[in-house]
Amino acid sequence: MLEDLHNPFLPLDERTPATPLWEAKRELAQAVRDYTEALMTSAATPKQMADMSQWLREATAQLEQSPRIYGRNGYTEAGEGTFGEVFQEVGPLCGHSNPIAPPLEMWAEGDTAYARVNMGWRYEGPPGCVHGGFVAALFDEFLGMAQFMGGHPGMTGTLSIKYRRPTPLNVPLELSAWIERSEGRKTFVKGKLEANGVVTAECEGIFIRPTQPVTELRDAVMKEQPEG
Ligand SMILES: CCCCCCCCCCCCCC(=O)SCCNC(=O)CCNC(=O)[C@H](O)C(C)(C)COP(=O)(O)OP(=O)(O)OC[C@H]1O[C@@H](n2cnc3c(N)ncnc32)[C@H](O)[C@@H]1OP(=O)(O)O
Repeated sequence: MLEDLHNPFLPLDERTPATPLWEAKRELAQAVRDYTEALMTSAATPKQMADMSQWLREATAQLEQSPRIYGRNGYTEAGEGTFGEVFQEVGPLCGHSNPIAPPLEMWAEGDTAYARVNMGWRYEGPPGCVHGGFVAALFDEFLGMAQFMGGHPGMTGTLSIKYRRPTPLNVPLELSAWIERSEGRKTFVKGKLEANGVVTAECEGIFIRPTQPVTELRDAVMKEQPEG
């Protein structure tokens, strides 16, 4: 059951894309990442920027005209991997095929989960430092993965973060997390974020196992939305 859901901690060299679609998407996503990172620091002329906007719009139109698959469930239904394999590709922080993901690289040793990431200029909050919202997002996704080690994963109920020091951009960041305890449907997970050996933030997450299967979440959420 858990394997079907997700194994986020496969060794890095075993984490090959599940299908050729993901292999191609990973490469394209990295190209988009590099492009947006270059855009953040570029002082090209307005004419160069206008030409690039035009060229990008044309590339976007090509993608829009291709066959489309929407969302995590859509990809699994289309045979593009298990729930876990698809999450590994599309996760907004860890997804190799998602250009907004830095991406976060995760692994586990014993009862502790580890991750490494480098946050570039796209994530700047205070000058030279990672935006606090992205620090929270890193913790949410990473602690969300660490709770899988307990075997009863759930949705984030509460995330409490202590921002101890500014987190620098453009340096390797190290995250670690472990399960403190479980109570009924709740899993309590703790984690920390370090830069150059200094703890910059600590987090405690309470994850609550929903009563319905996670694969039914999309339909349940859609039903809750008002008509119109
Ligand atoms: C199988 C599932 C796998 C999921 C995998 C996801 C994979 C992706 C991972 C991605 C990673 C990214 C992750 C994301 O981005 S997850 C996205 C962000 N999170 C959400 O959208 C969650 C939205 N909230 C909900 O869906 C419900 O409120 C949940 C499911 C959380 C609880 O609603 P439910 O109706 O089920 O709860 P209950 O009333 O029966 O209470 C049950 C127990 O829980 C306690 N409690 C309740 N609420 C909270 C709270 N907020 N903090 C602390 N504790 C809370 C409560 O006191 C009670 O305790 P006790 O009295 O028994 O001691």
